[in-house]
Parts: sequence; structure tokens; C-alpha cells
Amino acid sequence: MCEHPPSAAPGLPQYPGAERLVESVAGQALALRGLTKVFDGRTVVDHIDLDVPAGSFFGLVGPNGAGKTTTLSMVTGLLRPDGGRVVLAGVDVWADPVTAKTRMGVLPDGLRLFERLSGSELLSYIGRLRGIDAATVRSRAAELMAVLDLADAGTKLVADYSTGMRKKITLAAALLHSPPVLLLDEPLEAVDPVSARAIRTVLTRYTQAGGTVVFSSHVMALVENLCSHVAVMSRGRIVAAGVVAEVRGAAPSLEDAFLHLVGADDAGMGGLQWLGSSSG
Ligand SMILES: Nc1ncnc2c1ncn2[C@@H]1O[C@H](COP(=O)(O)OP(=O)(O)OP(=O)(O)O)[C@@H](O)[C@H]1O
Repeated sequence: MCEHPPSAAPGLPQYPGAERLVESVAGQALALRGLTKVFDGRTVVDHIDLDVPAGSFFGLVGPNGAGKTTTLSMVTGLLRPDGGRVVLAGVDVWADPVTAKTRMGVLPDGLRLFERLSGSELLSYIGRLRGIDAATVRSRAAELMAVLDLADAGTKLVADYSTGMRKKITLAAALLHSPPVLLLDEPLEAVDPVSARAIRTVLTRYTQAGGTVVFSSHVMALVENLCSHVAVMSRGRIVAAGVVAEVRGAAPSLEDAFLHLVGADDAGMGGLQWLGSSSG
């Protein structure tokens, strides 16, 4: 008789206590517990705990190299953690990655798209991969392309898209299956104000309808305007998290609070006295 407990699917590591963990974070769209990543002996994400309430617009901010992309990559199933757990929309991401991926829409860092497809073909391909019937894909794709101001770009090859258009078509692809959680790595970086407004409008509408957005950004004013919640990451750790007003505290702006939290508010302009002086 077999003495061993029932095993996970072949090839998948076991995650004991997955059900208990999922129960304990009910009500959170996303929960991280002890999430850790080590590269070449250096801990770049250091035992992170984080709760993202369902329906929140959640900004993840931090200086370059803080670990934001690494964290989002572990949340989206792209990068295997060295420790800790991720529960997204009631699913333990690394215990059941296939189900977890049906519940998320992702705009990853370093967009890789099918360059030789047109925008419409790309959405139709992604929609079919997601198992959505062709008529629904067509109507959702048309609506998304209209609100994102991409309607005229439907027949253009993705290879000829601008940066803003690439972000918008990827966002449309991430929304096509109407997931409960959207994870976006710097969705507004290098995007012009017109495209940025279209993206903001869609994201705001999505959260008003009950969806949860988690996005990383360096633009503090944007996070302060758009987000209900924020987490500040520094050197692989979460140094503050919660409702934006709480994290800002008594500081005049979120940016001031951020600079203080990451220890950059006293960065002096020592030296450089020669800069701009006409004496050469
Ligand atoms: N594949 C990798 N191999 C080794 N080190 C890596 C790898 N990916 C990231 N790192 C390192 O991990 C640290 C965190 O990087 P990460 O890209 O997660 O930061 P970030 O907060 O997203 O930064 P940015 O705001 O510049 O995008 C950095 O020091 C980076 O050099």
C-alpha cells in the first residue's frame, strides 16, 4: 500500500497548505506571503508580504532596481520564486498556474508581440487562445480598439506600431477575457498624453466595474491621482503599503513621502558648482 500523501501533477512542486492559505486571504485580489527571489546569491525580492484588496487600483512604486518587475514576474507566473507564495483571485499561482492565468490579464515588461500580425489579427489570435468564441472576440476587440483609439490601426502590422500603440494593443489583449485582476508593468511609460489618457480611462472604468489593477510606475503624481492604494518598494522590501493618503501621511505629496521612505530625500547636490557657470 502506498504510504505517501497524494502528489501534485507530475513535474509540479507541491505546495502544502495551499487551501488554508487561499482561505486566509479571501477578499484579497492578490496576496503575497514571504515572496523571495535570489539572483546570483543576491536577494532582490526579500520575503515580501502584501495584500491587494479586490477592486483596488494599486500602484507599486520604487526606485530603479527595487525589485518591482521581479515581483510582478513572480506574480504572473513568468519567474519561479525561490520562496514564498502568491494567491491571485483565490488561486495559488505556483500550485495551479493554469487556473491562475485564466484570472489575470498581463502587460509585461519588455513587450514581445507577434509583429507580423495586424492589431485585429493579434486580438483574434489571443482571444481564441483564451478559449473565447470568435463572435465574442470580434465584438470585444472592436469595442476595445475603439475606446483605446486603435480602430484605424486594426489592419496595420504590429511591427509598424508606435510605443503607445503597442502598450494599448497589449492592454486590449490583457482585457479580452475580462479577468478579475490586471497586472501591468509600467503601462504608461513612454506613452504620449493622448494614449495615456485613453489607457487611464479604460483602467478607471475597469476598476469601477469591480476589477483590480496592480501596476508599477515611477510617476508619483500619476499614482497619487489614479490609485486608491500604493506600496513602496526599496531594495527588495516593501517599506510602506496601504491607502494612498495613509502612505503619504503628513508629507506634502506622495513623491515627498516616497523620497523619504526610500532614503533619498537628503540626496544633496554636493559638487557641480562649476555647472552652468560661465567661468569655465
Ligand atoms: N535575470 C536577472 N538576473 C540577475 N539579476 C537580475 C535579473 N533580473 C533582475 N535582476 C536584478 O534584480 C534587481 C531588481 O530588478 P527589477 O528589474 O525587478 O527592478 P525594478 O524595480 O523593476 O527596476 P526598474 O524600475 O529599473 O524597472 C536589479 O538589481 C536587477 O539588476
